[in-house]
This record gives sequence, C-alpha cells and structure tokens, in this order.
Amino acid sequence: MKHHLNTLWPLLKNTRLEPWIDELPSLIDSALEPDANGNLQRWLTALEYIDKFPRSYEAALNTSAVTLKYNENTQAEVDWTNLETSLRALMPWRKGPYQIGPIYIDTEWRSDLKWQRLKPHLGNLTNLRCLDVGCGSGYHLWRMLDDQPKLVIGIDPSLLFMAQFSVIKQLYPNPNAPIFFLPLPLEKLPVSKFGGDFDRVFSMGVLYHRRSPIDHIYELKRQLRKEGQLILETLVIPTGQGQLLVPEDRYAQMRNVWFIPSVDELIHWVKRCGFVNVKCVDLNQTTNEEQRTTDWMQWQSLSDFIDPNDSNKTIEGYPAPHRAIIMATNPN
Ligand SMILES: Nc1ncnc2c1ncn2[C@@H]1O[C@H](C[S@+](CC[C@H]([NH3+])C(=O)[O-])CC(=O)[O-])[C@@H](O)[C@H]1O
Repeated sequence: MKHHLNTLWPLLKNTRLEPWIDELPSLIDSALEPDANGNLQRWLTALEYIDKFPRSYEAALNTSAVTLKYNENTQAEVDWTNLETSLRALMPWRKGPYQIGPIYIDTEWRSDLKWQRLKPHLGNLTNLRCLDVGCGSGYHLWRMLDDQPKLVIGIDPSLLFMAQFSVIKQLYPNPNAPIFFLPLPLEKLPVSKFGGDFDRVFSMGVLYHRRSPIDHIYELKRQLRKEGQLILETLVIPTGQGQLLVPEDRYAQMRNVWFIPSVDELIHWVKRCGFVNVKCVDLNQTTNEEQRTTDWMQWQSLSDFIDPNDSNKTIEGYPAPHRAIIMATNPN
C-alpha cells in the first residue's frame, strides 16, 4: 500500500516539507505493522489481486461518482466479477461514490453532496498544495485533483480507508498523479521545522471526534503556510439551542462524539486560534439522501439514528445532525 509513496518524495524536495522525506517512512512503517489491524492481511490480498487489473484509460473527476473508464477492448478482457469480489472484500465502503468500469460503488455517504456545497467557495486549486485531514477513502482528494493542484495529501488513521484509496490509485490512468494517502492521525503528522507549506488544509467530519478540539485547530494551523486557508467542516447545533453540546453518551449512535458547538461558538474557537477572515459558508441538515445504508455499506445508517417520530431529533433526543463549513485564513 505504501509503494505509491515513491513518487511523493521528489515532490517534497526543495519545499518546507523536505524534512518529511526522512521522518515519514518510519511513521508509516509503524502504522502498517502486521498487527496494526487483524484484517490488514485480507485487505492486502485483495489489493494484490486488484493490482493485476489494467489501469483505466481515462478518469472523470468532476462527476458525482469518481469515474475510471475502460475502453471496449479492455472492458471485454477484464473479469469484472472477480474485481467486484475483491472490492467487496474492502467493505464497508463509506465515502464515495466511485464508478469503476461497469461497477458502481454506492457508498454510505454521497460525499459529492458535501463537495457541491463546498466547491463554489473554494476557488481554483490549480498549482496549490492541499492537505485533507480525515480523508476517509480519499473521495474528496480525487475531486481536488481535478483542478490540477501541485500536491494533494490525505491523512487518515484507518487502514481500511487506505486500502480503498489504494484501489483507486492503482486503477487510475496516471500512476504519477500527485495524490497520496498517509495512514496517520493529524497528531502524528510531523510539523516541519521550516513551517507549514499547505495552501489549503481541510478538516471535514473530524473535529467532533477530537477530545481537544482547540488543539486540533492549532494542529491544522501549523500545516498551513502564511495566507493559507483552512476549511473546517463539523457537526454544529442549530442557532438558538445553546452554545455547546457535549453529549451525555452517544450522539446519533456514535460513541466518540465530544464537542458540538453552535456556529457562532465555532467561529469564536477558530478566531481564538489566530485565524482571520473567519466565516461560515454553509450550514446544512444531513438528509437520508446523503447518508444511508447501501449494498456496499450494509449496516445501520442515519435513518436508524433519528427519532422515528421527529426527524429533527436524534434517537437520544439531541438536535439532528447539522453541519457547518467554516473558512478562515492563517495570517502568519
Ligand atoms: N485524529 C485524526 N486525524 C486524522 N483523521 C482522523 C482522526 N480521527 C478520526 N479521523 C478520521 O476522520 C474521518 C471522519 S469521517 C469524514 C470523512 C471525510 N473527510 C468527509 O468529510 O466525508 C466522518 C465520520 O465518519 O464521522 C474518519 O475516516 C476517521 O478515521
């Protein structure tokens, strides 16, 4: 899974991230130790199998599903049933969707809907360096790549998500595309002694999982260059329902949810961490269209976590999930 990183090192040369060339390999090796996850061997076997499949000849990264296209000749040669079996060995598929030849991976999340809400505010990413913290399977990384950025890096501690990302990268037409996945949590990502070097740092769907949200915002800031932009998406409580919710126990059945601020409170946190031009560009209540059980994620999903008698409440009685997108500039 890490062989794709060979093309990362040259892209870090002569940037402020150059120390990563020495620092990252041992961190990645420890993250991928065989006992890091009992399923790892099974996922690696599926990836080895997928690695034998031909690469697609063309990709579409501006459509709802990240799409890998095969021409008719290859399409006839490929054993799609076996490919699908290997892809299913990497279930549950949560973030997507993806279309690989005739196979449509209908993920739990329609991650394209979040992208649609965000993209108009993002501007063009051409020639920029982007870091996506908590990138899941990497769906948004591919959407970013469509703008031809200089570098796109996603980090996520989940090795299943790294395996899912690797599938797409193995089948993507250009093996040298500047898009990478590091199996690390943000807290373990080294901070370069020369300062941050990303033009855009995204943290979407991660802040509420952190026990120290302010530390998380500072860690995001350290990866940004001067004048770089933060894109922070997280659960919020609707206006008029207080400033902060710390659930008693579970929130929408999720165990590891800590801080859910109001939009104003969240803006205040981001300002306190030294960001300027802090604004909320989107506020949205999550729908069953966006998050649902599918054939590729067969466990329970949003509709099972909402009060059957009141769609504005979770089954624990809290406000149903609303998500805000905050954008902010790092002044120094
Ligand atoms: N400390 C951490 N550092 C990095 N990643 C983390 C950390 N803790 C958890 N994660 C990762 O953050 C992702 C959050 S999911 C959002 C995916 C995508 N961004 C989306 O907006 O659709 C939302 C959710 O499932 O609740 C998961 O993949 C975790 O492994």
